Amino acid sequence: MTTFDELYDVLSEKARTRPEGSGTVKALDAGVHSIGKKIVEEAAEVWMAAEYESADRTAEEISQLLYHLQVLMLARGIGLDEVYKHL
Ligand SMILES: N=c1c2ncn([C@@H]3O[C@H](COP(=O)(O)OP(=O)(O)OP(=O)(O)O)[C@@H](O)[C@H]3O)c2ncn1[C@@H]1O[C@H](COP(=O)(O)O)[C@@H](O)[C@H]1O
Repeated sequence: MTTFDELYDVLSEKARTRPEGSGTVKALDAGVHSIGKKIVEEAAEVWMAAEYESADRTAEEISQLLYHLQVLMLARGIGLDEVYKHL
């Protein structure tokens, strides 16, 4: 199990060290436009899972959406605290 904060630390490290084969590095290199499209796609998958699939499948789709949101945060240089201050 990984928390939201822990995932952000993992992805920050990936962005910093740029290991070969990292999907995160590839997504960051593709840019904000591409990441944004992925977020919209994943959000739709969350919606469809919530309407037609199990709670477990929905939770899985939500985890993927959270991942892509964090990639966007990294692409824009947005830290966790900058999001949390609005919650
Ligand atoms: N949690 C995630 C995570 N969630 C989703 N994804 C990516 O988002 C995609 C979503 O899956 P889908 O099946 O919905 O997408 P798809 O359209 O079939 O896949 P694509 O063709 O778009 O790749 C996955 O294929 C992954 O590329 C994730 N990629 C990575 N992580 C975590 O991020 C860490 C760093 O990953 P790397 O940068 O790849 O090392 C990993 O250790 C994981 O813990």
